[in-house]
Amino acid sequence: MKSAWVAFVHGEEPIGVEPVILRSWQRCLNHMIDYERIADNDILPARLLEERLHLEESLLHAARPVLSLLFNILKGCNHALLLSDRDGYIMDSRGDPFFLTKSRTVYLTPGVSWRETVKGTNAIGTALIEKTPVRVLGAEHFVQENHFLCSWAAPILGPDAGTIGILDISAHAALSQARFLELAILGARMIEVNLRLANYERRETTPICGSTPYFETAAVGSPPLLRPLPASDDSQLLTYPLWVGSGEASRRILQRAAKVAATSTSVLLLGESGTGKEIIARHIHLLSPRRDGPFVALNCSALPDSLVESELFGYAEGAFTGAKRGGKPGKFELARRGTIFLDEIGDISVKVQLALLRVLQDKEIYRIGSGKARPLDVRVIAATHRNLADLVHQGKFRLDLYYRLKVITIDLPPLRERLHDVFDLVPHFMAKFCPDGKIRQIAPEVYSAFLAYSWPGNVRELENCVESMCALANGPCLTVEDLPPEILCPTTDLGSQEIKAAQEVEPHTQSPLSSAGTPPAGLLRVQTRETILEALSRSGGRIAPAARLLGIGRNTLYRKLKELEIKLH
Ligand SMILES: Nc1ncnc2c1ncn2[C@@H]1O[C@H](COP(=O)(O)OP(=O)(O)OP(=O)(O)O)[C@@H](O)[C@H]1O
Repeated sequence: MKSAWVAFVHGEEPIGVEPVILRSWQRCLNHMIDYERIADNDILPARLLEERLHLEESLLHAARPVLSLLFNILKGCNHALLLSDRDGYIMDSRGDPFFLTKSRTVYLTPGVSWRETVKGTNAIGTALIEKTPVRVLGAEHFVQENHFLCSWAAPILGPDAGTIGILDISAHAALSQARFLELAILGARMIEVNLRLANYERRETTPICGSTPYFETAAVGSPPLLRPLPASDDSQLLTYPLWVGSGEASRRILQRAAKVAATSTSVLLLGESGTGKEIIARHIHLLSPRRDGPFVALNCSALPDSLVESELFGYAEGAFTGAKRGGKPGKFELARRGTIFLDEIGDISVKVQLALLRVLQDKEIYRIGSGKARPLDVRVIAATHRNLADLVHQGKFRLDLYYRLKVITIDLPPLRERLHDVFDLVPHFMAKFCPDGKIRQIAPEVYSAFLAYSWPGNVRELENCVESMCALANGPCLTVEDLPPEILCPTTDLGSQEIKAAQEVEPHTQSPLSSAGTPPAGLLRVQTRETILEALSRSGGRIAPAARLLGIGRNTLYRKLKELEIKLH
């Protein structure tokens, strides 16, 4: 990178530079920033800094517990944690004394602005301009005196989606840690959650009631963010919750759902129980041209086979003993001009599969016992938690129906693979289950436990968990004491594999303990040892629960115990 930087400042073509960095270097050239050192830092006089701190009190209030949490996690990593306001002025800084001293030489200190026009390419200033998380490593800094730094920064978004601050982790360039960016993003999200909770508290926002959705995910294509639902007279919008979640996986799901909605094709939703398949089905319906028609759902596994057929297709008068006079329309007819959602489609019998295939192929419905064809005017969305391809392989599901249903599939990953969404879902459910706003805060350790848990029941389990915590909480803050025992201290090994898998998919969910590729030294070693001992004491010396609390796999924990010479009694 150094050679690319040298080439660029000497007017030559740099090679191998990230586009985001190159754009920033170009801006620095345009602003005629001296690439060797900053002669004129923008330093606020004490009085003005005080005024700004006062102005940003709510941001600081929301950020402090998060900074403390991150500080504890990063202790010993020779780092600084910085919070800047929307103008790039550093408002708070904390970190390891050695690194803080070093960073003072380039004014990485409170009251100094790190906006790009003053300091050149740097994580805070560049994240402010690019409005996205940014990593700036060593010689990627435009100004040479900053080349000893590695920085990772994430914008903190306010309720109107504007950037209201930046959370930055800086460290010595020798220590390049890929997952610090993930940590900065998570920290920023936690601050946003705290700000939202503080908003509830102040009652500045619309009251929350029952199942009324308070948040919705932003329109497809806009950044990872939540905003209050606009007032709507659409009664369907008000009767069930919309998709909440702004992580990368959620963004992809919503994007795909939006594309699919514009077509009339069948859709197959795949995902474990509780991942939100029905919510997405409703979402597609509401975005589709059929939104004014009905949304009719049928859980195919909840009914005996004989009833599924009559539920789906209806029956004619006299079709069987006990049939109603005048017959009865089936779900397909009831869903006319709308959408039919067939949940647990993998559970229907081969006989019903054949009938369904005919309906989809011929686009006509025959009520049981009737020869009269009725035109099909329905969009079909099917869902299953089963592996349909396997069922086809075993001869339990028709291949032709499988192909007809899976024209477009949407995969809903389990919650443990999209833990970002926990930061959106928890406040959403708190608002739902504590509409009077009496419970307003969540201890950071609760989030740590949530992130370390495998959520076999997915969002449904998280929803139930928050509901029970809200019901049993003793004060205005949800704490680890309110956690159900299976989350605080899981007693079985169930899920440890899943956590491992989740960590592989989303490295940010790994505890820093698992990130150290080499045996930690000095302070980090002491800190790591203490953290592990604490986890073991909380788990009563049991390995699997301790590993889960730490967010690492059991094998990693065994390795750490050996490395750190911790003996189990
Ligand atoms: N992204 C989400 N945002 C808000 N609530 C959600 C989300 N995903 C799931 N839920 C909630 O979790 C519960 C389960 O969701 P849903 O019924 O859609 O899941 P499912 O995958 O269809 O489950 P199953 O396969 O067991 O029927 C519901 O109460 C729903 O409101």
